[in-house]
Amino acid sequence: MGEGADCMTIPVIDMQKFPDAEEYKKLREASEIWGCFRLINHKIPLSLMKEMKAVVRSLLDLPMEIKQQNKDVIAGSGYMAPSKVNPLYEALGLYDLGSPEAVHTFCSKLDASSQQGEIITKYAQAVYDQIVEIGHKLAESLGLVNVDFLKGWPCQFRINKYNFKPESVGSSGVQIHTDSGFLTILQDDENVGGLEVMDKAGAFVPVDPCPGTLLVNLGDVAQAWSNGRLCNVKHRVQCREATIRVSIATFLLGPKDKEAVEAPPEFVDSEHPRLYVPFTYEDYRKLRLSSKLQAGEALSLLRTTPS
Ligand SMILES: O=C(O)CCC(=O)C(=O)O
Ligand SMILES: [Fe+2]
Repeated sequence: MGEGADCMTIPVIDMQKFPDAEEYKKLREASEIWGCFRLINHKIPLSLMKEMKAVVRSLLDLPMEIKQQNKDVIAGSGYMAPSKVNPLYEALGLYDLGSPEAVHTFCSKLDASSQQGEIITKYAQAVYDQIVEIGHKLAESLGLVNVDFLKGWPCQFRINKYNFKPESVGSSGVQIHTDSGFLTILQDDENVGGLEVMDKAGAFVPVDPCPGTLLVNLGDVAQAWSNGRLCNVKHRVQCREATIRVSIATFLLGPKDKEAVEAPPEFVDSEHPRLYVPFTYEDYRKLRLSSKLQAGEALSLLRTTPS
């Protein structure tokens, strides 16, 4: 996929161009200005993306009573049925994809075949390696040298299905939000558009399908960890056409257990005082849920000084 492809309105990062200084600069600028970018020449084989998409589609097509066996492991990580707020949307979730037991439980609750389980496991490994690599490159792009900070951070899958009907064209598939964690890799539907990201000026920009590529989003943890340098991109999904849309989101959440999200000393000086009190990812997730602030506003509740 070449850089000039017209499906790319947002920045494009080419994994094969590292360690070029120019690519690091592009990565930093995309992450500061947009908080998202298209990833090309990434490490997930196209055949695996295709196989995973088929598995995901068949799991989301299961009867409701089976999907409901996909229970929460942490708040909001399990099956989400269509709701009042997002009536066209449903999702299954897997926490934590680095745990073979968690993958096994997810598969057995959904009566997945062993072949489907193998595809999920392979995809989980590939997408995990890719997300950690991007996380390291991102830290390097900001001038950090010791970039070992992602070790053991939990990762979550959310597989999304949008039941778009003729009468839903023009309405919302998923309301505006930021992702709560550090980084997200999204395998968006290769045919059906609808995803929109907000630019710096506050305008929604469509992210059109671009087969074979991945989308990377930065979330609230990236904003806090970078002491405000990185942008937690606001995004939503709109229904554009009457057809099923499927996407696969992988979230690298944040430090595990009681470890705090905290800007490293390199990002803090007299001109850039610490913006947020240290917090655990788990507490932040609960705060987002209880405050119902889904578009990054919950971070302002953790400011060191009121903004
Ligand atoms: O379906 C999409 O393209 C976006 C999904 C999303 O934003 C999410 O799962 O957080
Ligand atoms: Fe999202």
